[in-house]
Amino acid sequence: MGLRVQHGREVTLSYPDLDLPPGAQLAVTGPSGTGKTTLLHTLAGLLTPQSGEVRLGDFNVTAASAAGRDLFRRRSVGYVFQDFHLMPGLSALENVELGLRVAGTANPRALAERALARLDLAHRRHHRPAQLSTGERQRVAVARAVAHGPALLLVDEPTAHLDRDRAGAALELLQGTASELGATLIVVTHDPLVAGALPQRLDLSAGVRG
Ligand SMILES: Nc1ncnc2c1ncn2[C@@H]1O[C@H](COP(=O)(O)OP(=O)(O)OP(=O)(O)O)[C@@H](O)[C@H]1O
Repeated sequence: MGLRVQHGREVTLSYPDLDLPPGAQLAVTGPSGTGKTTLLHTLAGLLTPQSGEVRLGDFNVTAASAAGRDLFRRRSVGYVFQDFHLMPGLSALENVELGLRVAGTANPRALAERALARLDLAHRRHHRPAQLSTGERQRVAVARAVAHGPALLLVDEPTAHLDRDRAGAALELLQGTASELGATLIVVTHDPLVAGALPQRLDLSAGVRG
């Protein structure tokens, strides 16, 4: 609510108020530089707004301590980066497991196995990112983002590297996985296919500067 985020002295972004019920699916659209990624980072508690607040259920992300925000991110948020951010030296399984270990989640191996199986990657779990196709790497990134059962799934440009068929499949995967988890899904996208398929849209085209 009343969310304003500042990057240094030059850039201030003021977002429209947004109130989503649990399980909502929202596309965030707008030209390059309008503040889409900044919004995702703020929702994830990675950036602190100058004013306004982010809440997830009863939890006030903005008012929480740094440690509280850390815990919130590890427990409640799944983030799929545009370039996936997989560790090149680790297998698919180890990549998914690492996040769970860092978060102190019980049974990280079993949960990582289950997430990869859910995304049809069980047979590729011992491969490293460079041995996987782009679509498979993306599925590993999604598996890592959802393995701990987050309430909020944030995804940056999920179809940027995919052809049309694969883009459709990636979108179905994200929507299906979020529905299964009951998670709220927020997707930043330039892609009309993605924007048109999600039931809600926040269009930042009009600009949020100032
Ligand atoms: N760390 C930073 N320091 C200073 N300015 C920044 C920083 N990060 C982003 N900005 C500026 O904030 C504005 C919004 O950036 P943001 O990355 O959120 O836009 P975007 O809509 O996601 O863009 P794109 O579609 O190109 O990824 C841009 O003008 C950008 O230059």
